[in-house]
Amino acid sequence: MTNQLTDKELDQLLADPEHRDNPLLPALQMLLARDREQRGRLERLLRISDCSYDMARSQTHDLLNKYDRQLRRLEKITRISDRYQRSMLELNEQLKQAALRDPLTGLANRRLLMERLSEELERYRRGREPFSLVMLDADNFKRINDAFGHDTGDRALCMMADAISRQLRGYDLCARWGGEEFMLLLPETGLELATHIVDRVMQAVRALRLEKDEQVQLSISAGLAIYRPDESVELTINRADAALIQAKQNGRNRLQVAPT
Ligand SMILES: Nc1nc2c(ncn2[C@@H]2O[C@H](COP(=O)(O)OP(=O)(O)OP(=O)(O)O)[C@@H](O)[C@H]2O)c(=O)[nH]1
Repeated sequence: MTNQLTDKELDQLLADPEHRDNPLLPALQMLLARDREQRGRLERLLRISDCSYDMARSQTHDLLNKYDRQLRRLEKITRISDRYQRSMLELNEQLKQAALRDPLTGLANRRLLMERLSEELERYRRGREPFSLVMLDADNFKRINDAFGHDTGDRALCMMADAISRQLRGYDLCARWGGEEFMLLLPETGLELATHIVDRVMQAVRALRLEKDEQVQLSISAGLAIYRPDESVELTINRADAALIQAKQNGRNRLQVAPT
């Protein structure tokens, strides 16, 4: 049993005629009234504090929602900007590739070859390892175009580019020098090895078949020059070119080595 009295019980107790003459009655009534007033005040305070707590809570909730929305917006912007940056990088890379590649065959173009040549020259100056340049030119290519059309001629050039590249080592470079001319840069390669590689290349071109049922024999002529100490690369290129002209004059489908 609880020994706490309810308000109603207290009132009944104080109103009981039995206690009417009790000298403490007025003081108790006064205490009770004061207690009730205090409790009323306390309850009002609690209601106010509950109310401001609710307000603060809903404000915090609103702020969190706003913060979430901003965060999501920011994430979206970051994603878009990342995508944009990635596509710019890809575009840049494609442009760089396009600037250094021949669009028909995908081989290096002259510009890339000249860049690699000057790197090779630097390497030569440090290590004195010989390198070789080979000028290649498709034989009687005009006949292919005349007989089968320019598109077939283009296809033949791509097939040759592919066949030549397959015979090279990873660090060699095959570039399209011009129309039906290619240039090979063979780093750290002297005469014997270069001759061997060019033979392989020529054989691979001879093995190509333009159309399944046609007996079109593709071939190339080659001029090989080994870099001479301290000559300009332009001179090495000219020597390879002169050797190529010699190979053509000697009947085509052959390799001519430039005097060292
Ligand atoms: N299809 C095609 N033909 C090309 C391309 N570039 C050059 N040619 C052709 O290659 C032929 C080169 O002819 P020429 O310089 O007379 O040489 P060739 O007929 O190969 O004879 P030789 O070099 O003396 O063996 C020309 O008909 C050009 O039109 C090309 O990108 N595509």
